[in-house]
Amino acid sequence: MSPSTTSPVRPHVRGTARTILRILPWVRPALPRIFLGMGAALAAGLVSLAIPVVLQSLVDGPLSSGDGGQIWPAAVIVLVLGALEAAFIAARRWFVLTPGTHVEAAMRNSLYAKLQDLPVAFHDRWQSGQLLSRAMSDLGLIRRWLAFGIVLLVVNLATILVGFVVLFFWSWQLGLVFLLCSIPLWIYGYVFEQKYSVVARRSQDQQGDLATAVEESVHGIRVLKAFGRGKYSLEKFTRQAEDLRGTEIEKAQAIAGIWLWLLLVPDVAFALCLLGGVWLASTGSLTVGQLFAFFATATVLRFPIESIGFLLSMTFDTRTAIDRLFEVLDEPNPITDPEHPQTIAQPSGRLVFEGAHFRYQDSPAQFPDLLDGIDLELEPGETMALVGLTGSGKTTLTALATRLYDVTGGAVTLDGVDVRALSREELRRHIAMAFEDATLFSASVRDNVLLGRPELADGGPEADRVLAEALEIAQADFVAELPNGADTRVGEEGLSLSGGQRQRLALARAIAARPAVLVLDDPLSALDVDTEARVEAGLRRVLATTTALVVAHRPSTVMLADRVALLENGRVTAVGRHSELLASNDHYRFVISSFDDDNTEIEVNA
Ligand SMILES: Nc1ncnc2c1ncn2[C@@H]1O[C@H](COP(=O)(O)OP(=O)(O)OP(=O)(O)O)[C@@H](O)[C@H]1O
Repeated sequence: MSPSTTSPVRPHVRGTARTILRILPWVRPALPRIFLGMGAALAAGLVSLAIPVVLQSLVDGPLSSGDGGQIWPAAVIVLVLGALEAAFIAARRWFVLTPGTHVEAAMRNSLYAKLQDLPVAFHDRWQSGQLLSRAMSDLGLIRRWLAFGIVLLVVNLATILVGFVVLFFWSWQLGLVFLLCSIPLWIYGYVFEQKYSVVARRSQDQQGDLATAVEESVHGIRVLKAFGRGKYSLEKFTRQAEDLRGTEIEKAQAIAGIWLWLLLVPDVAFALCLLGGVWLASTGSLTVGQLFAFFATATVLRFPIESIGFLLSMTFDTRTAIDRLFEVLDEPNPITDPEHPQTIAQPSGRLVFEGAHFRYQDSPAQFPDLLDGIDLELEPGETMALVGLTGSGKTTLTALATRLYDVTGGAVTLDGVDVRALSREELRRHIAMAFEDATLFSASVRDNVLLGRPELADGGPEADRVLAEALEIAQADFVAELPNGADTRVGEEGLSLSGGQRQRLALARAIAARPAVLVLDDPLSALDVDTEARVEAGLRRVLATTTALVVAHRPSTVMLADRVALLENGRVTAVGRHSELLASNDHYRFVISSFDDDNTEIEVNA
């Protein structure tokens, strides 16, 4: 499912309680404190219900008999009860303060781990803002609900229940009036649940869309500015924000609706009970003290009754947040480790595509497979350039080697072992990739380059040696000029570096991983001709001992290779030396002629 507002809202297959129970594994460690918090809140509620009992005895006793001596003990009891109630409320707050944060942190870690584990195909489909809003605002909702929503909901419902029993105890006739008056409330509560859940879901999805819009515009700020599209982007954002505002208003109206009933019902009930109570007191079936206690109890119940609307809406928001979270957590991962992974102790780097097929999930049924039976063998230490027209599937083919995507037919093997038979961790140790779009993390140059060598994370002479060697081969000499050399933090995604600098660091990262197979997806595209020539000279040294599959968009990259494979209509239609293919293959000549301007020179040199 593409989780944007354009997608249909998922029907709520589970009830609210069953949905909420799904977070039990994370909540379990926090349950003792939550229950203690509930206990304290319940005790506070019961104490507040006990105060009218003392008041009744005060009114019917010393106040009507005029025995002033008994007033003080009763006043002290009320004072003690009041203090006790305050202490229980403080205890509730203290108990429930931390469990929500623990649960939120644990769930966020699980979500992050799941996002890391899910394949690239999942991330292709999901907007980043939708994932961001799940990781931040949805989890925040769950924390707040655990901190006081659930506690107050349970306790206030219990207080209301006990309160009704007490009301009946003081006067069953007035209690009955109160109960009958509340019936519309229960009906409205049911209608509210149906309506509110839909709007809450829409609102949370729209928040995700909005987060995506912010993320995209921040990410693409240069393009937007360069093309003067800031105004257009703002208008689009404003429209989305307006949609969200509309939904929030709908939500507020739904809450206002139930709030109206929650305020109206006690008022009407109070008025009817006052009339009935005065009449009952005048006929002598009720003492003034009992009438007083009845109203004191009803007043105690006002807050729990009024709070139910807010607590219910919060509960339904939380249910929606949990639904949204589990849409990610339930996502099956087709690219997993085998149950009993094989290992390759000393990989020689023989990479073979055996009748490999691949099609993207959203590819229309009438289209043939993008990769329609790829047969290609890379011998240990060989450098193979992959050449084809734009969109022919070169990047996709390279992604199959490290299982960023799995073949939909055939196999890819490393040293004769199907890559699916290895653990992903081992596979990605043996095969390293550098992409044209070089992503760097917000960390030091050193950490970025040594990303594939966790054993060197603690530093030391070996780490320094590997780092220096990789930077040297990738011609990343600019690192020495950075304010703190290799310890300089590169900005968010390395934006503070130029495209060519980022590419060289990404290349250094792949080299430092010391893999048996290097997969390079046009890793030199952002370099100027001089730097490219120097990087190529360095790469030749590495490539002499490493198997490499290099996607080439430039003749100079092709020149690095021992052999070239031509990708055409989903198949490798020719494999050979650059000069042989130039001489013998029309399509190869056509592809090469579509390369950059400098190809004529290279052709001549070749
Ligand atoms: N994540 C994806 N989901 C669906 N289709 C995709 C996805 N990635 C690529 N494609 C499609 O697959 C085809 C091959 O894309 P790919 O990037 O592998 O080609 P390429 O040969 O590397 O192109 P280029 O030379 O322009 O980099 C394209 O038609 C592209 O639209």
